[in-house]
Amino acid sequence: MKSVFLIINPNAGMRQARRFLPEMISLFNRAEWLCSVYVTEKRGDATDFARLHGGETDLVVACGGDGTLNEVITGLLQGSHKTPLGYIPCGSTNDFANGLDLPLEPLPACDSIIFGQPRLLDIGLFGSDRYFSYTASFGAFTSVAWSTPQNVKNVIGHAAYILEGIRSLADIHPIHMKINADGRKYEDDYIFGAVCNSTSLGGVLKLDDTEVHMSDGLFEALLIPFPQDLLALNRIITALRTRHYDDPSLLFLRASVFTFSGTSDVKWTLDGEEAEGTSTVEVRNVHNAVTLLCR
Ligand SMILES: Nc1ncnc2c1ncn2[C@@H]1O[C@H](COP(=O)(O)OP(=O)(O)OP(=O)(O)O)[C@@H](O)[C@H]1O
Repeated sequence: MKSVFLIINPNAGMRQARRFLPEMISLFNRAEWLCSVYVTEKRGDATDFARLHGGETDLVVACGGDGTLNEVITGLLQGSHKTPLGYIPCGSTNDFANGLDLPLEPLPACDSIIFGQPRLLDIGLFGSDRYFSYTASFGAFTSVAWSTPQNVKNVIGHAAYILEGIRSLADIHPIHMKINADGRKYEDDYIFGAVCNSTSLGGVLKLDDTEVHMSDGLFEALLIPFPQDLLALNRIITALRTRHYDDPSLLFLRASVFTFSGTSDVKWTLDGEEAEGTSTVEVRNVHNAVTLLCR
């Protein structure tokens, strides 16, 4: 039998992983996979386990939300393990699974892994050792809503939503940044930025499937410059809402390596989880870093 490590976050989403665990194991067993189960207890456990043991099996399966998947991918890459990855989405938003059209229910997701084909995916390297599978973003909003974005994976839609609530430009503190995108240089005051590798950044705003390829070695980045007046702000909101990312009020870039230089107090989120920024942050596309088994 082939061996699979199931890394399970029992508290993700509606706790489906607990309810479906025996049936999930049974599906793998029937397909001649022997399961070892690792149950996480806290943040960081999935990364540690994948880093230390990800090379000792034929397949590693992450079972949880986007945060758990992010942790498993981080562990595999930190440990330089080439072991194929499977994903059983059990989170509350499951943006990654939506973006790849993976089944959203645990048992069909198992089938998709068992009968799936290897699919190479680009992964984002943030700084020297943090990874993200679909988005790294920052926002300069003073709003409380932005400072607790753990369950908000729709970063661009969320930015538009917050901007709509802004009545005065005094509510926004622009972040002065220099951006280098594969050698192209930009410098401005920005209020939001997101580097993405996904077609699904939530239900409201989506990048076209034709524009985003998850294994093309490139990321898409959307930057919102600081609006000089409320008219400019409205133009930005309209461009976001209508998905006209090439509108002159926005900056839309595509590159494999981005460098963001600014102040170190910029708060970033990676796949919805907080990450500390430094005065210069490099965001790099690690081409074909992960082999995902899926149908
Ligand atoms: N046993 C546990 N109890 C509580 N939190 C855990 C546990 N194991 C891991 N975590 C942490 O919980 C955080 C959230 O988990 P995860 O993202 O998988 O679920 P979610 O937030 O419900 O789903 P989604 O991210 O799709 O909305 C992650 O940062 C993860 O590291």
